[in-house]
Amino acid sequence: MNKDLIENIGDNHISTNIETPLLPNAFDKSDDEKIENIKHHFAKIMEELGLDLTDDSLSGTPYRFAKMYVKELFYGLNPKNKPKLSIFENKYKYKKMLVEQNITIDSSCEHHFLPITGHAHIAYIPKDKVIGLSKINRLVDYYAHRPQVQERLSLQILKDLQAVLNTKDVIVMISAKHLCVSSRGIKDKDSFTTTIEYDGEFNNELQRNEFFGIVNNSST
Ligand SMILES: Nc1nc2c(ncn2[C@@H]2O[C@H](COP(=O)(O)OP(=O)(O)OP(=O)(O)O)[C@@H](O)[C@H]2O)c(=O)[nH]1
Ligand SMILES: [Zn+2]
Repeated sequence: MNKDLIENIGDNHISTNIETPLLPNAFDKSDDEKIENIKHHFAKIMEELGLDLTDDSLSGTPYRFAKMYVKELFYGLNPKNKPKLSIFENKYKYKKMLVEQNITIDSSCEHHFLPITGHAHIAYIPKDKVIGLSKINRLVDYYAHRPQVQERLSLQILKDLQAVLNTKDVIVMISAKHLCVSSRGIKDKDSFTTTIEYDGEFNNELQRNEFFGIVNNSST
């Protein structure tokens, strides 16, 4: 464990903040400016590793890397990219659980910047509002495309859905493999991580078990 982590725990710097830690000026620069700066820094990293950037296969890598970070892997850092969530009136008075399952998780671990891949399963019990199904997948994709820890990813999704759906009755389960565990360090190829966050009706074990039953038994 690194020294900063031990010191943070020792100093009781534990808060309930689920926001991704961002600098106040995080979005002062345009995407193009960020790409230009990251390209420059990544070229330096490659050179430090001893790579010859005049090679025709390597010369475009700093730009490719920078564009991938800003526009693809970490597009979810910038609130301007947050998906618009279509919310509809629950005219049909559907009051039972709705489950959106096998949602692809493509994320990156904030400690090593290596992939986290797996699936999310999400359910809610509607009150007066329902959400367009694809918007659940889009919200997951947005929060996943940040440097993340799985616990915070689960909570960010949960809190947003609770807010837009005006209900506490939401459950978010994520099972994912962390390449920082499987491909470096301990190199455990088989283990994966499951997080479960919920509130409202899902505090009831019967309700949770109904959700787990659907997630474990259904396919399309
Ligand atoms: N809680 C949590 N930890 C994570 C997540 N992703 C990666 N980690 C862990 O973050 C920890 C970082 O610990 P350090 O000791 O600073 O890093 P390290 O020396 O690279 O640790 P090893 O992976 O054990 O080699 C590691 O134990 C990772 O497995 C996550 O989503 N949640
Ligand atoms: Zn990691």
